[in-house]
Amino acid sequence: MTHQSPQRHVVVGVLSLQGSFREHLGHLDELFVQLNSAPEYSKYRFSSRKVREPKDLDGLAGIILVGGESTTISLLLQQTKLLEPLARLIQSGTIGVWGTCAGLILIANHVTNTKVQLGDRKYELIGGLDVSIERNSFGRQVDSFDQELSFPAAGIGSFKCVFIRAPTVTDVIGKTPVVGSNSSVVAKVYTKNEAPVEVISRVERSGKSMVVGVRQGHILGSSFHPELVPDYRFHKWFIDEFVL
Ligand SMILES: NC(=O)CC[C@H](N)C(=O)O
Repeated sequence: MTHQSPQRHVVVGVLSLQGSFREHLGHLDELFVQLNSAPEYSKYRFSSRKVREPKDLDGLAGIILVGGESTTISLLLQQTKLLEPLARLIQSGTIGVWGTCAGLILIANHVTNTKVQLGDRKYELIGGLDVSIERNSFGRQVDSFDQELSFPAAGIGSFKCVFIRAPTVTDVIGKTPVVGSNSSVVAKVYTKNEAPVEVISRVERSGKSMVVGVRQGHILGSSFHPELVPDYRFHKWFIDEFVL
């Protein structure tokens, strides 16, 4: 008689309040069809889940914070009461986290070039990455562009990166705590991320080298949108490197 060991159910959440969540879910679902029938992943059964309220966080192995409009997503996180449990979970280091574009902005511990007040609410961040992020670093919507970049750390040779009103990483936060101002906000830190911040990609623009990809331990951040191109390599790297 053969004994099959039970499969581990790996659930990856996608924050689905606003923005490009359908595209991320589409990429994950197509990738998971492949992984769920691949012999080398036979220990696992993968599925995705829309995250819209606190109970959707239960049992996640990973989560993607999508691109869109970070101020709107921040307001919706506050309205749905997701902000604090999501921030605690993301900062806890117990799940793999990937923020793309607006998602990268929201998981930073310091954001500049921003509104701080959104009507009668504040612009609140999820936090987790010890970096300063500048919003809209390349200008307005019309200044959006795409560019092939390579990611040696991910083993990805050339990938079409789409930048839409994209942010960049302008600084790593050192030992001195950053403070907010009338054009910057800081996240509430529940758990300190002790891993080093590593740069995984840069883009050259107007003679400047701008950081558009970073990782800090269990957290990955990218300024661009891998969910908008028909290429699953970035999603697969996230699963292999951050979720499993
Ligand atoms: N494509 C995007 O996610 C743009 C992000 C947007 N500029 C923001 O600040 O929220």
